[in-house]
Amino acid sequence: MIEMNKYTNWEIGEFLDNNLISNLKHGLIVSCQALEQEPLYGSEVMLSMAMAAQEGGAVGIRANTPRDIAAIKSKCSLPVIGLYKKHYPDSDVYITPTIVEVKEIVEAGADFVAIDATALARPNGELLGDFVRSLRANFPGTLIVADVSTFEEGVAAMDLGVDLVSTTMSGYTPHSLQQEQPDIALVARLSALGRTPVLAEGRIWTPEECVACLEAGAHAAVVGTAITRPQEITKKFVKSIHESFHKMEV
Ligand SMILES: CC(=O)N[C@H](C=O)[C@@H](O)[C@H](O)[C@H](O)COP(=O)(O)O
Repeated sequence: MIEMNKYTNWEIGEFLDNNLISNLKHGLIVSCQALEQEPLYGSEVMLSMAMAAQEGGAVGIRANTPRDIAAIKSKCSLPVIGLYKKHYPDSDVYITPTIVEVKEIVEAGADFVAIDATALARPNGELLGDFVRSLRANFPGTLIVADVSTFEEGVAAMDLGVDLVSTTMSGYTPHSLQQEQPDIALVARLSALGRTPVLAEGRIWTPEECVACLEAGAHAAVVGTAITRPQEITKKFVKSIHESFHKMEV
């Protein structure tokens, strides 16, 4: 039995002793998120999305806000990676920035908590290491997913003893690689360390890209927009039509 509050560097085999983590192996995690300004905003809709993902064979759900997480946990039996997007005036960190948001999503039933683990300055000048230590001390049963944007941030998060590292923020910090495709090179480099399991996340649009991420060593892949943001999916179709068909008409 692993002590989940142990602040240490586990080898990858030890991480996989944890069922919540090993059950995600080579699976698809569906991110079900809609912000207030989006057409699908609302916890009931997000619960429906999660149920659809479960029916389709997903191994986990990623969800934002205590309300959505609680709604999903009330009916969906998949483990939930919870986060809480909040903006503070003194920081660009917005994915579960402080322990205040952690508490709310843990109380809502999140199995994992996703936190920004980039090098960006945190609210109230808090250091990432202190935040992780406080999370471990206050919520010993909660697994930590570190959302990073670069290789160095991934290694730093591993050194802090987080449970999973996700490439979520690649392309969303000014100092990370900006590209339209998923950052498979980052997935490969972090996975090759053979340390903390890595989630491939961000701009995965096709099943082929998903498989490529797993082949690159990802423990699991997280897909959001391509499955749960129909306005963005629609835009892709419309753009394709415009670029090829309508151009020919001119
Ligand atoms: C950068 C950021 O804020 N990412 C958020 C993290 O929770 C979500 O908005 C993304 O939808 C999620 O990461 C999944 O990625 P994609 O939607 O590209 O498949």
